[in-house]
Amino acid sequence: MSRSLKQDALTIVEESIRHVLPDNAVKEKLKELNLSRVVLVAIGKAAWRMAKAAKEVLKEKIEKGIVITKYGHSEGEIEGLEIYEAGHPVPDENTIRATERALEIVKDLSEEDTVLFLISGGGSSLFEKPKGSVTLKQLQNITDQLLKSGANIGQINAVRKHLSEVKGGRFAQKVFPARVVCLILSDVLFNRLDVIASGPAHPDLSTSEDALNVLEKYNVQVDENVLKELKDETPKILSNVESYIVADLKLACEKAVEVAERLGYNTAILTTSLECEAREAGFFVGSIAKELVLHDRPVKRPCALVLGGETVVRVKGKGKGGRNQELALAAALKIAGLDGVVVCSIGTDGTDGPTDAAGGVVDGKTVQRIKDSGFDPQAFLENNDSYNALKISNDLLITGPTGTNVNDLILILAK
Ligand SMILES: Nc1ncnc2c1ncn2[C@@H]1O[C@H](COP(=O)(O)OP(=O)(O)O)[C@@H](O)[C@H]1O
Ligand SMILES: O=C(O)[C@@H](CO)OP(=O)(O)O
Ligand SMILES: [Mg+2]
Repeated sequence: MSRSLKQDALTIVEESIRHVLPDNAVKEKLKELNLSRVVLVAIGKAAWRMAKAAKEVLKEKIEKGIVITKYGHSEGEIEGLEIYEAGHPVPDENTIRATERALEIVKDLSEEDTVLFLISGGGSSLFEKPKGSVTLKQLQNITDQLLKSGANIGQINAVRKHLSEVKGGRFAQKVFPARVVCLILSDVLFNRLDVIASGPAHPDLSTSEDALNVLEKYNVQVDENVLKELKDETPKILSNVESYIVADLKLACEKAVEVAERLGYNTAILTTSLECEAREAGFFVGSIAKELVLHDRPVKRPCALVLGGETVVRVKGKGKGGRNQELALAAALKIAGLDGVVVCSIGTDGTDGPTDAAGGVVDGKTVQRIKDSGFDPQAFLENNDSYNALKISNDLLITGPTGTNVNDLILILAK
């Protein structure tokens, strides 16, 4: 039986995500580094897998450690390590409790000690101690406003770094004179080390002025005490840190091409830095899909075009969704009525927005399936309700937490 485009899209996605699981890369790097007297701190959505891999290599060289990950992302006990789950994408009480514990664990270290810092996306929300007079409630409110504002992660984290005791390099300052070795799974475009998880162990390239400009540009309302705390500048020089990227979006896109070629597709990577409003990206991706079907270009069919990035959504509606689901729904509107084409958009961490979906896989009949159920697909898009639209058309992509997190992967398959 010939495989369907949708099946091929799922195969490409599955093998690409497996390829960027952090386990092997963490093990390889640790065998090279030969660390001892290690205190392990793992934060982010991939923290559990990265810590498990580190424990398998370092064994008793890890004297103590802590893992702080998103609810539902821990896969059980790891000998000698304390496991915490906390709130994401908005920090909660468990974030604060786990971070306090992490700061206790790394207290009073000497220059003989090494903090092995395993960092993955999600760390900004999962690892947090609000600065000075800033309360958790204030931080939750500011995070929620920023996430819905359409600001990109660099802008969001410029603010979060300046409201935190442990971000923007301040964690590395706290553990000095111990050495900090960071292994990082990048979920930020261009692998900006000061942005990933808000750069807890990296000199901050953003300034207080940048943070204040973000609040103004996106009309984020904050209290007087928060404005005051924002004015304290983050560290710009650190002497006790070395960082290594263990996997990123580029690696995932290159693997997607390799798998697609094995399946018999002509391929091209269109970008690994897609950064714009999700629906606009969807319309653009949809227009490329149309060009493939109507004019057999820019690549001869059967073809698989790969895009990587992180779009944004200015959430104005009352619906449910995520940037990948919104991109897929917008693309579906463009390719309605076409045969032989599929668009897939997935968050590689397995969760897209505050939903249980990882993204969506749409085709030329998606719009018709929504209309046949008596609904207007455009209205779902206007209400930021892509989850419910794709649920009706049976085009949701549900994977559960994947154990990795390297931004979003988009495929256009046509034959
Ligand atoms: N109803 C919605 N429709 C589309 N996107 C949404 C919706 N609600 C929230 N979002 C987007 O989801 C983002 C958070 O989703 P998440 O997948 O957790 O991001 P990340 O993977 O970067 O942590 C927010 O930045 C917000 O823009
Ligand atoms: O924690 C963070 O700051 C971001 C980027 O690393 O991750 P996520 O977008 O997954 O919350
Ligand atoms: Mg993100």
